[in-house]
Amino acid sequence: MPQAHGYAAQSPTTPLAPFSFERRAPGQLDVALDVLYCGVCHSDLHTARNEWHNTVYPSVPGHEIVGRVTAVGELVSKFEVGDIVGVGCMVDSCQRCAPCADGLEQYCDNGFTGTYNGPEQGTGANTYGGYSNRVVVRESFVLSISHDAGDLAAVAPLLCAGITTYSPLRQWKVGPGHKVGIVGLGGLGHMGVKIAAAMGAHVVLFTSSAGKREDALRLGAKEVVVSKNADEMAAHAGSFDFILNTVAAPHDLDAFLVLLKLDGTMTLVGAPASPHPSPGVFNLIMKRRRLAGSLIGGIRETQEMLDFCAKHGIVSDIESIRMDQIEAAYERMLKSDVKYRFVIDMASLKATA
Ligand SMILES: NC(=O)c1ccc[n+]([C@@H]2O[C@H](COP(=O)([O-])OP(=O)(O)OC[C@H]3O[C@@H](n4cnc5c(N)ncnc54)[C@H](O)[C@@H]3O)[C@@H](O)[C@H]2O)c1
Ligand SMILES: [Zn+2]
Repeated sequence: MPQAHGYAAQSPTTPLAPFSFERRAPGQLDVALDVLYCGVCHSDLHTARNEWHNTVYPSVPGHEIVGRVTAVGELVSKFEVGDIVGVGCMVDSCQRCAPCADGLEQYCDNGFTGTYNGPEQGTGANTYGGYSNRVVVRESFVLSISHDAGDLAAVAPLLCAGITTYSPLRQWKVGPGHKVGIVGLGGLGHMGVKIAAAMGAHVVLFTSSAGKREDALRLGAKEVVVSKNADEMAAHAGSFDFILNTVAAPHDLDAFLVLLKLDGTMTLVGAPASPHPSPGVFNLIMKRRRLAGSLIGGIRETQEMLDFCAKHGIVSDIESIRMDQIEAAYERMLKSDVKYRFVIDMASLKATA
């Protein structure tokens, strides 16, 4: 079995450290790639530290992967050696259930296989993600990255932060004439601002830190609201068609629900370790408001998002790090000190592992 090298957490409290493991040899339908860049998602941190109480150790996070194909199985038709490709949060699903048939593999009735933390369909085995030098992935879960996609390190975060914001914006048909709120200006939030603006919406960014105002306007927001400022919030009461909430911590949802107009929806994509306080029922029933959730996006829609971003010149605003800087990056992420996505340059792994 071919050896791979990466960084793993061995327990919720041990820092990520060099780890060698085996990857399967590519099967007939598999694509093997060298990881060039891997974005750092807050979900990586939740998982490495077992904040969702489901982590299998050792844990090799990483699901925003851009890589170069090094081998393909004999039945692979879409990719060839040398291609630049992407891998997001999923590496397999049952391909038989109704959601899979609809291209909604993220909602697979039998549970998709995560790029990390498995469980692998059939075997139940753990999977190891993109904080490593190479991955082997079923062809149907590999995305094409076009030549005009832009800086490849900055493309990597599209594979999770991009699709997780694009999918709900599409599902709720955001476009010209819509007033759209994005809550939180982190990795997901900054992609949400860029994508919603490119879709033609009037974008309002909600942030708890006033210092992000200029950045939000530069990224495409038309207005910025400091969510701690009651007067600023009240000025927007009952006015939003749609709000996308990316916040990674429990908070008062009512403060945002009351900003929705009749039939407006707030969709949660942030996945905090503990629940939000339950929202007030009257804030929902008085204007037939909806509170919803959304999980990443299917493979077909992920390809659509990559093509949309290439067409609109959208990539992530990134800060490049070495693999051995990951713990410092996590600590800065917890302090909301990220502009706006850390991306690991995997060339740095050779030097440390
Ligand atoms: N639904 C999905 O499919 C999906 C996909 C990817 C990530 N996520 C989740 O989305 C969340 C955001 O991920 P990210 O990578 O953008 O994280 P991030 O750390 O880059 O951004 C998190 C945002 O939350 C804000 N925030 C954190 N604590 C806060 C608090 N107490 N009050 C107000 N704001 C606060 C930060 O300022 C920042 O804007 C995480 O919980 C992550 O696990 C969900
Ligand atoms: Zn993610």
